[in-house]
Amino acid sequence: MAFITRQNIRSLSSSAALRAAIKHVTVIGGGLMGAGIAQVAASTGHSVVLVDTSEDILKKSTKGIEASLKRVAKKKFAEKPEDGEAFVQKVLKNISTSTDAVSVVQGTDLVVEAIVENLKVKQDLFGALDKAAPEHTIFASNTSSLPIADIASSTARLDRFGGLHFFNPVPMMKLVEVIKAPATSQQTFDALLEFSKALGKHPVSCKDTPGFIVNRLLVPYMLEAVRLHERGHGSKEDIDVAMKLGAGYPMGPFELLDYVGLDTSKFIIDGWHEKDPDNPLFAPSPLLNKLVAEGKLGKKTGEGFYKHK
Ligand SMILES: C[C@H](O)CC(=O)SCCNC(=O)CCNC(=O)[C@H](O)C(C)(C)COP(=O)(O)OP(=O)(O)OC[C@H]1O[C@@H](n2cnc3c(N)ncnc32)[C@H](O)[C@@H]1OP(=O)(O)O
Ligand SMILES: NC(=O)c1ccc[n+]([C@@H]2O[C@H](COP(=O)([O-])OP(=O)(O)OC[C@H]3O[C@@H](n4cnc5c(N)ncnc54)[C@H](O)[C@@H]3O)[C@@H](O)[C@H]2O)c1
Repeated sequence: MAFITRQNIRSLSSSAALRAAIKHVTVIGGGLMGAGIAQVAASTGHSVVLVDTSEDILKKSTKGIEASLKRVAKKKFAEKPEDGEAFVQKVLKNISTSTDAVSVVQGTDLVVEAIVENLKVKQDLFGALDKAAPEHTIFASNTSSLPIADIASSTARLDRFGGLHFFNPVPMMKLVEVIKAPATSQQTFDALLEFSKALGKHPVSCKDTPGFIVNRLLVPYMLEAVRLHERGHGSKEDIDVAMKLGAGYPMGPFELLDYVGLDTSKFIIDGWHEKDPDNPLFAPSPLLNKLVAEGKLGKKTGEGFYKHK
């Protein structure tokens, strides 16, 4: 924020100026997605603070980021491993951690929220941050399924609020869905597009509709696979192999559900079912519900549809 003050930020009209403004990024939620978003933002020269509810969680997030960076470096610097190690250390230096979101956002240009998929929890968080963040700060949610307008409604910055939907694993997946809610200003939307490009991602523009583009197609597909299995029409292994070898998907639907997290998948489908109970594509799945009730949330807990090492 070298040359942009709070006073003159309102007069900024070009997206180039807004692009220059996003230097400091606060990522809230250090789980699967938040850690990945922090990693990619730090790798592309942004100053990042990663926030979660406890130091223990943040330690785990940082360890995960380091491991992922090492995988990236191993390929990127295959010929010169010492440059790879320097890259890892340089990126890690761009990331600090905190358990105090309210004080961190006082000096940030962009907040990317990646906490649990629950409307009330997200609204409470953004409501508190809105009072602390500077006027120019843009808020974005990485929600998989909730309307951006509903999340933004707990703030007084509807024009500076949009969606930035990343894909798991963030360091590998090139797409970012950039969501323009009805009140999102064109300037904010452009700044989010530019930020996505600055991360080396390919942005697509989305309306604020359930599941945006990818999840509106992907989540019903994954749930249809579970229903097919529940009806006894295929083993999960055969369904996974069929979709990989017959449709060219990198993971089968059960592998992908475990990868995404069964809790997150259940939050998505339950929310849509509540809003549109007659839509068979959004019907809950007894098997998914059972696994979540047992704490089998997928890869992140070591077991979901499959056991993971
Ligand atoms: C629900 C939400 O709202 C939306 C979503 O996110 S939906 C989910 C979207 N994501 C997908 O569909 C993912 C589908 N799966 C894939 O694309 C691929 O399986 C995959 C990229 C995850 C992994 O690739 P794959 O070849 O199957 O496995 P793997 O051999 O482990 O990985 C290949 C390389 O990818 C890289 N890689 C994978 N995960 C990585 C990570 N987290 N960090 C860094 N590098 C990684 C590594 O370079 C790895 O090589 P390495 O083994 O030498 O380290
Ligand atoms: N898992 C995916 O594949 C995926 C992909 C795209 C988007 N998303 C979305 O991203 C968000 C996060 O998903 P995830 O898979 O990373 O979840 P996760 O369970 O891996 O991580 C969520 C993290 O948020 C933290 N948290 C919860 N409440 C918090 C608060 N008030 N303040 C700070 N931290 C808090 C938790 O401690 C946890 O570490 C959800 O909205 C989800 O729908 C998930």
